[in-house]
Amino acid sequence: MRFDVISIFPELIEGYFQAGVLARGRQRGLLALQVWNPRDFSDLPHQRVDDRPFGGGPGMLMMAPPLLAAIARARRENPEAPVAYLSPQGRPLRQADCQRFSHRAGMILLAGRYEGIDERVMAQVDEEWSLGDYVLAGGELPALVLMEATARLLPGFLGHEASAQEDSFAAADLLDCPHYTRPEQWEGVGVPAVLLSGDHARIARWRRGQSLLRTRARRPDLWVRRQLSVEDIRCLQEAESADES
Ligand SMILES: Nc1nonc1C(=O)NC1CCNCC1
Repeated sequence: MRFDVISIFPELIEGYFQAGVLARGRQRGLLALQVWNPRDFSDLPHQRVDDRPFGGGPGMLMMAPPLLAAIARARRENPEAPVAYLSPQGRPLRQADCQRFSHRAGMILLAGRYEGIDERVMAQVDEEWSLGDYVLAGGELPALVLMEATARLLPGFLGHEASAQEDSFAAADLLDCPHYTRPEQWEGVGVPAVLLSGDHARIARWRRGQSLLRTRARRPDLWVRRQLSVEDIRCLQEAESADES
């Protein structure tokens, strides 16, 4: 999968691809990255890319010409890729969206800075995504989050497909269950006996039950949307009775 990112801070994007899963994915040829700096497409002195908003108001805006030229350049290299703009005005990004992105050949990500971008750029934007209802200084972190959450779902990317596909959010918006590893005893606190039982079917039911309990307790917004299966109800009842005992 190829990502083209448009950003005036290419080092923020490149830097994050120097280590971890994104670096390994690129080295293994599962992932390609090209960053385009709008400053390289500015005809103004000092490669200027921002100006004051018409109508007044605080801060500066990114001008359309350099951004549109950078988008056109990226489209030449990644012609099938949709252009996605990261902004608080976009649709909230969810795991299911990243699942869909992971089947694409590529995406062009527009990371804004300043107060925002000239609205005329939106003529070249295919989709708009938000990381959440808060305001960052730039769209680079949202672009990196979208790329990492998508890349880890690519076939062969993590080396253990199961872990990506078994993600709690991959199971349609469930919170993850509790996890334990060695030491088995620590400061008088042990590990749930079921996890030491070797009974994988029972362990799977326990984990799903714990995910359901946690989701119901912590995320009523997710819980209200969940269609409980017969298996869900069984796991939940087992978890509730275990909690009562
Ligand atoms: N939240 C966000 N999800 O995506 N982008 C987000 C964001 O805060 N972008 C900044 C908004 C102000 N201008 C600079 C970029």
